[in-house]
Amino acid sequence: MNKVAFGAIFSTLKTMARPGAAPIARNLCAAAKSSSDASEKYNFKTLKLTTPSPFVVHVEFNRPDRMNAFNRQLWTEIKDCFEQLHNDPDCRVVVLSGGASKHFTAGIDLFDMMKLGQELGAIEEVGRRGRLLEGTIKLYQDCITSLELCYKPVIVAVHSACIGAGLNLITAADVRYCTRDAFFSLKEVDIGLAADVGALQRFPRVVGNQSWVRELSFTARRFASDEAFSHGLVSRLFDNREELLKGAMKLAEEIASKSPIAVQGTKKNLVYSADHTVQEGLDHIRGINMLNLQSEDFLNAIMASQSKETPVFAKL
Ligand SMILES: CCC/C=C/C=C/C(=O)SCCNC(=O)CCNC(=O)[C@H](O)C(C)(C)COP(=O)(O)OP(=O)(O)OC[C@H]1O[C@@H](n2cnc3c(N)ncnc32)[C@H](O)[C@@H]1OP(=O)(O)O
Repeated sequence: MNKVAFGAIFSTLKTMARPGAAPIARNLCAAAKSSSDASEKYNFKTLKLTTPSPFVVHVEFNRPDRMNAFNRQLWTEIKDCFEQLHNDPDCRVVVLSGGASKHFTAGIDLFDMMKLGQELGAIEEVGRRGRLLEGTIKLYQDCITSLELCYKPVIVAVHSACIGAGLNLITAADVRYCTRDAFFSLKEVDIGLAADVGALQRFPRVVGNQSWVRELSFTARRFASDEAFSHGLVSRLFDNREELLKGAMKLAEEIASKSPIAVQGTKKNLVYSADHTVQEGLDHIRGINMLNLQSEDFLNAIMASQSKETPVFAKL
């Protein structure tokens, strides 16, 4: 951008500040005090949260003795966790990994499913049983959708098995990385179920190959990381878990260094545009940027790029 154009933008933005209000570019130095540690703020049982670097929250599944199988508590806590991170100004990006477990996840907890079967068995009337199931499925669907509704980008780091509910979950994330030893299965048909928590909707969109997705959905065939990579389910492969986490954290740190106004507006619009027409997506981003282009982040980012300094952005 030449100096004249830059000067014009700068003076326009300066005049947008209300009389008596703090200048619009007030916060270049003081804005972003380092973020507090998620481990002090969050207290989940089946999830462990930490802040490995400023504004990066690491969420780890924490049921290693059950291979991170999804019991009711894990489903509920995932939903609570992402709803809270959505509103947490100390979080700009999330890395979700399998923690200390041998596998990323073994899918739904089959023992927990048996408990649900017992609860159903205690209800005599079919309509009432249906209502219990409807509520349960809706809760589990909302759990997975919470990754998408969270404005903060979610990077999943998958190692070893990612089965059933796990595959549903990762298709609602923004970026998918995995280790070379990772393998996947849309396992639901093997337990007599049509997948109902998002994979049938999101998986085809993520990879853009109906034939491949249908083959996997009808057969539950296990597929390895290279096949996942070649079809675009994951965007990077790593030799081991250490490298995987390093790669995911590096990406997260880069995202966390950007304007949170810009990043969250981008995610909002990408999610919206995924199931709207191009024109509807353009209308949507116009609405977002009518506001966001008046944000101090816009000016801070331009000034920093001109002066080759690292921009600092206020919490959001
Ligand atoms: C309303 C519903 C909405 C949601 C639906 C979601 C559906 C799904 O998620 S479908 C998928 C369900 N999961 C499975 O079918 C997993 C089957 N398990 C496996 O494929 C393998 O166990 C796995 C690849 C995960 C791990 O293999 P590995 O060789 O490392 O271990 P194993 O010796 O097979 O298993 C060790 C013990 O763990 C038990 N186990 C495995 N999966 C589950 C599970 N999902 N829930 C509970 N327990 C599980 C397995 O039986 C072994 O137990 P034990 O014999 O007592 O040692």
